[in-house]
Amino acid sequence: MYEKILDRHRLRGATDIPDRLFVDLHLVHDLSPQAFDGLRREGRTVRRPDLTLATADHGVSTASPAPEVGPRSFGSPQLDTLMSNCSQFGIPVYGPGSNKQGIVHVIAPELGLTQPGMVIACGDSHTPSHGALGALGFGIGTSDVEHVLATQTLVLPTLKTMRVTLTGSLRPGVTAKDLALGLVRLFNAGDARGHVIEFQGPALARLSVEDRLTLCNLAAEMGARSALVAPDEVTIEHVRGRRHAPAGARWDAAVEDWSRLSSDPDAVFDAEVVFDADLCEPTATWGTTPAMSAALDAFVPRPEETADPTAARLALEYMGLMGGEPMASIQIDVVFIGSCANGRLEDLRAAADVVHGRMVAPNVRVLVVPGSRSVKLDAEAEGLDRVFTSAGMEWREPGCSMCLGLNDDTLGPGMRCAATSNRNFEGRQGPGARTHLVSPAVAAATAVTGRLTDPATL
Ligand SMILES: CC(C)[C@H](C(=O)O)[C@@H](O)C(=O)O
Ligand code: SF4
Repeated sequence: MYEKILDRHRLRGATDIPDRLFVDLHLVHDLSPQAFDGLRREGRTVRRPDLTLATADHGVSTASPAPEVGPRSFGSPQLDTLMSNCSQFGIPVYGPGSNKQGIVHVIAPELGLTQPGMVIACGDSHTPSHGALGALGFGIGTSDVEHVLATQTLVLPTLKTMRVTLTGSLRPGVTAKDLALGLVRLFNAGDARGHVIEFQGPALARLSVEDRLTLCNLAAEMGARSALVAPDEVTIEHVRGRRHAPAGARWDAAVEDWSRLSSDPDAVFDAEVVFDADLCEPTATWGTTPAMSAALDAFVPRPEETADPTAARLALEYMGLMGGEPMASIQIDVVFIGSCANGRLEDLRAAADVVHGRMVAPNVRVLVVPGSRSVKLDAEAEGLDRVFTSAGMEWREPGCSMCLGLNDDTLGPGMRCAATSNRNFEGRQGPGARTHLVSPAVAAATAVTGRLTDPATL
């Protein structure tokens, strides 16, 4: 499938550089100002503004709606720069207050912009997310962002292919996040580096597109360069009728075309991995990389039991934990439900199911942050906001929020957070802050008890 998509996008005549690809969709967020500075310096324009889309996500405030300060200011230099760059270069942008604004990897699938067979580029490491819909997404650096803006092409290094066959099925109460964290742990040694993973198998077939988005999002943490899921009925039903999805005769032609994208039965991959979904359990991270995780009914590992005792010792020290303590005894201060890993409607429903009729534990602060304005409005139409607020949770405006402390939502030193995001590096949520990655259901159960909790034990 990877090779088929490459073949469709490789520039003919570009014999000097074999993998120079046409980019169908270039997504831009509010942290790419240098790329625009570069264009200005070189006196260049944006080659295909019609295939480029910007949104405000990392730096937006989630405290209150659209803090538009003056006719041209949002009260944040970062957002003001994004808006003025987009207006100077003629790029469509969903800024604060737009009803289509949201996290870049949430809005593109939601608007039907992400479609099977596409090459998508974005200056963001979680761009493999779009593989959930059969699109080849590449996270690129700032100089590549400038290059894509100027040429609508991307020069790709040679990558290897890996098939990850997901056998069995997730047991009730086990989520795509737990599966993804299990795979991140498996790939800790770096086997997925330089690879494009294609997920296949019966357990994969049963996942919704939202679950596949979580899985492909975490492919970045598995070390993979990108991820793919071949389009099937689930994909087609997800794309059908969306704002930018093809319509009428073009729809039928597109579906027919997408059916040719799957890897051939005799396709040969550079690496093959089989992973049994039956073995996955509700999971949380205990350390400072997404690979340092354990089942909630297990114990925080002792450093000497791990593959890298030095790294584990440092991680436990930072996290303020002792090897041997039960995972389910870890007390938390804050719960963050959101991000491009788990900030979609399905995720909020999963959290609301757990929290319904229950109250947040005393002294625990809970932020529920929809991944996009559209997720927010849909959730409100279902009454999910009231489920959260009556339990004592904060219902916020859409954005990256506490996934990454680049806006007002940060944690203080030593504060411990159960987060549905994808990274738990030192200081990510604020200097000295401690992050435990979990699924939305576990996050909600944790909010209720004040310690890491498997919802099945409530
Ligand atoms: C700020 C951005 C470039 C970064 C990324 O590349 O992923 C961020 O989204 C993250 O999740 O760490
Ligand atoms: S939600 Fe988190 S992981 Fe996703 S783009 Fe924003 S900062 Fe990055």
